[in-house]
Amino acid sequence: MRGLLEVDALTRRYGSLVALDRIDLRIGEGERHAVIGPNGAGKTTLLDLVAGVSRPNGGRIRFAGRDVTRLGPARRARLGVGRIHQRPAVWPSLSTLDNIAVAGARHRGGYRRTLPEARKLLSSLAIPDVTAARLSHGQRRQLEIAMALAGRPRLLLLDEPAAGLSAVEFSQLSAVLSELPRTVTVLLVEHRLDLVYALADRVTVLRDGQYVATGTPDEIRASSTVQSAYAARQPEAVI
Ligand SMILES: Nc1ncnc2c1ncn2[C@@H]1O[C@H](COP(=O)(O)OP(=O)(O)OP(=O)(O)O)[C@@H](O)[C@H]1O
Repeated sequence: MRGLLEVDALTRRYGSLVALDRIDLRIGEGERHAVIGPNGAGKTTLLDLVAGVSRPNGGRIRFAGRDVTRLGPARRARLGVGRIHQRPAVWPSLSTLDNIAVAGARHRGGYRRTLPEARKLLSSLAIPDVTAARLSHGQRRQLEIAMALAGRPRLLLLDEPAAGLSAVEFSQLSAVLSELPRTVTVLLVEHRLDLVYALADRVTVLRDGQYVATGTPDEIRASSTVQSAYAARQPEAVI
């Protein structure tokens, strides 16, 4: 299968530690693909490599049919790779609306031009238009997603979006993510498996930098290989 994102034999080492060992991944246009695995599996390392903030020791990354392995993060962002970080990155002194408009303008040029779309994005969220410093952690998370969408990404990388959210914030986030248009392809790293299973079309499991399995949520839930990969490292995790 040719995909929007094609990762071949991707390897990242930190000294003698192999954080990611010859990983292959294919993600089709419009797909929601989750990467799960116990702590230290290499999930964030994979997102860093796809975003271009870290360089691989081996392997290749193709995005939209183009080899981007040697491109930096700004070039990849311009090609359509957007990212949500583990800690929401917003401008605290700007209003919610201006955060979205400025983020859009950075990618597409022209604050005024992006303002109508920023208003539309804001109205789709359950957050007020106030100085961003006054938003809760969960509201900032939603804001960061809107900021990424304002750049019209083709691929959205989500790094543990549910981390640290309250129950209410979690259900708001789930709603926002499930309503993302299929023009945006999603690569999600997440420990909350209820979110993963609700959202993902396919799931890839990593453990200690090694590929374990790829399948639908039902296949992954039923896989004894996946169960034992988790049990060895995170016995409390509910697969
Ligand atoms: N900058 C770094 N320097 C050295 N080792 C690193 C670095 N970044 C990650 N590692 C190591 O690489 C391995 C994979 O880390 P990574 O953060 O990708 O795992 P993860 O699956 O995202 O884990 P978690 O679920 O805990 O966030 C871990 O053993 C980690 O300690």
